[in-house]
Amino acid sequence: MPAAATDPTTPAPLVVAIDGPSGSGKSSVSKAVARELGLAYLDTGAMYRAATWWCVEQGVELTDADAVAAAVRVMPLVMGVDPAAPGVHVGGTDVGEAIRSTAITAAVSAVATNLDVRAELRRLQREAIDAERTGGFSQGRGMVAEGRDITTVVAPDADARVLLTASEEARLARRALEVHGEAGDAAVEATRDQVLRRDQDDSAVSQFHVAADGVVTVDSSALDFAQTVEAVLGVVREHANR
Ligand SMILES: Nc1ncnc2c1ncn2[C@@H]1O[C@H](COP(=O)(O)OP(=O)(O)OP(=O)(O)O)[C@@H](O)[C@H]1O
Ligand SMILES: Nc1ccn([C@H]2C[C@H](O)[C@@H](COP(=O)(O)O)O2)c(=O)n1
Repeated sequence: MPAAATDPTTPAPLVVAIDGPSGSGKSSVSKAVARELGLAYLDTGAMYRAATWWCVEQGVELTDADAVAAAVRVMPLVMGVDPAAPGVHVGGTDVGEAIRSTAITAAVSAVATNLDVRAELRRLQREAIDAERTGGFSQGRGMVAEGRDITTVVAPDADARVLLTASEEARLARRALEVHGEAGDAAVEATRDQVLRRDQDDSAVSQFHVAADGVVTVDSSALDFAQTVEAVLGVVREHANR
């Protein structure tokens, strides 16, 4: 029997992996890239944030590694993957705003450095990527997934892999502007824990400051948002012929 014919006009699914430190622009740039390419979008940081929210909600002590891992294994998490409106729901509750609170931001590294939690979320992340290779929101066009270990651990086989970086100064100023509406000295100082301390804690389990082999670094320190999106699209075009 002849092999089933594949439609030559249908492009193969495209998976784009983007990692980087806090405030480098991963979420905003990844969403724009996904929209431009008609792909689904997965914010894996939001999954770690949702896990933290869930544990707090369940009264689980975050220092109890086994209890945290057990709670995360039964977390009823639903991740939206539409880059125009990527919602996050846990047990039917919309937690999109709650997971960005200062309290969750300050606590999330304790959950993200739990290796059993990482194994469970990695499984869910690979499932989400695979679903977009064959159907899902993108109807098989593929996905942009972003976080700290997507290029190296979750999807080292992605078609294009980018490490999005920016200087500490640029990252602190961006976060200060976002959270406090200005980037003066006091606002920058107030964001230091959210950006630099968190990166230091998260570095214990993931390498996101230096590009692994085959991963292309895009340094956005001197680029505006539109230029950064264009630079990432350039990497995708070059590495995945899109
Ligand atoms: N190239 C850029 N130039 C200026 N501002 C930018 C640029 N890229 C992103 N931003 C802004 O910087 C802020 C942080 O971006 P974003 O939330 O996407 O970073 P992130 O890497 O996902 O951070 P985190 O990991 O902490 O969630 C946002 O306000 C975003 O609009
Ligand atoms: N693949 C990932 C994604 C995120 N994390 C950790 C690191 C952060 O502290 C936290 C929240 O991420 P953010 O929303 O700030 O991007 O989750 C990780 O360890 N691995």
